[in-house]
Amino acid sequence: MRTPIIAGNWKMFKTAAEANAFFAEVKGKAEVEGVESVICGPFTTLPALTEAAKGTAIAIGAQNVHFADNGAYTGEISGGMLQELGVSYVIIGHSERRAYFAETDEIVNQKVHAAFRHELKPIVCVGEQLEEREAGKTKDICTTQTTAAFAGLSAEQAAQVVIAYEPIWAIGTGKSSTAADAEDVIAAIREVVAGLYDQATADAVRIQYGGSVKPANIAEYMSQPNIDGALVGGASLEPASYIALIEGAK
Ligand SMILES: O=C(CO)COP(=O)(O)O
Repeated sequence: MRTPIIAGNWKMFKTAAEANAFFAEVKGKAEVEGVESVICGPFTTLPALTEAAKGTAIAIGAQNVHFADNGAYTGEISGGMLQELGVSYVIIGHSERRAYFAETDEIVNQKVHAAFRHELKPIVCVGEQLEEREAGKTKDICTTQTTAAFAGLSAEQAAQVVIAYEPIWAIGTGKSSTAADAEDVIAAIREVVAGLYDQATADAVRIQYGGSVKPANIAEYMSQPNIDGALVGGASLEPASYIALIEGAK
């Protein structure tokens, strides 16, 4: 059975002091048997978060990683730097990074490999824009992005990848995909993984839905057979809301 995974993506919110205050409030509460709880903070919060998370069941993730292990890449952060802090997960290929920082499918794939070199579990984001959805291209887009992201991974590595299906039109808009629509696309993404590897690998991969998930709708998504959790932006920023999301994923 796949363990449900709820990951908060804080995006560019919270200082280290704010992250500490948040963690103190969720500690012991956002830790529910049978649900994996992950907080993905900005880079500057990660030393505080990884320290605070020691001895808890909450895992810490980054929101990006460079594809190279080191080099003349001013302003970038490598996998080894994250590994040293005790970071467990890293979000790769978020639509905001694809849109504003020109991340291509090929770069996403290189970053996935960088994550594995440093024992970081990738949360790979895929998803279509509104025009693509309206043109009936949702599954094609997700197939292309998923296939590219997994290039060169062994089946053993592939099974550890978390995929986040985030329709771009549903991010931060309050317009969420219906649970049935999200299930349909996520089932198709699982088929893609089965085609690339085998059914056992596809059955092991966890696939989240993301896009305007909140405590009020989390249970509906989680009731779908192929939806294994959520990648949550806005609703992960308040301790009470984050705790409610983890509890709602049971
Ligand atoms: O982009 C997202 C998570 O990565 C979703 O953001 P919201 O939950 O704010 O819509």
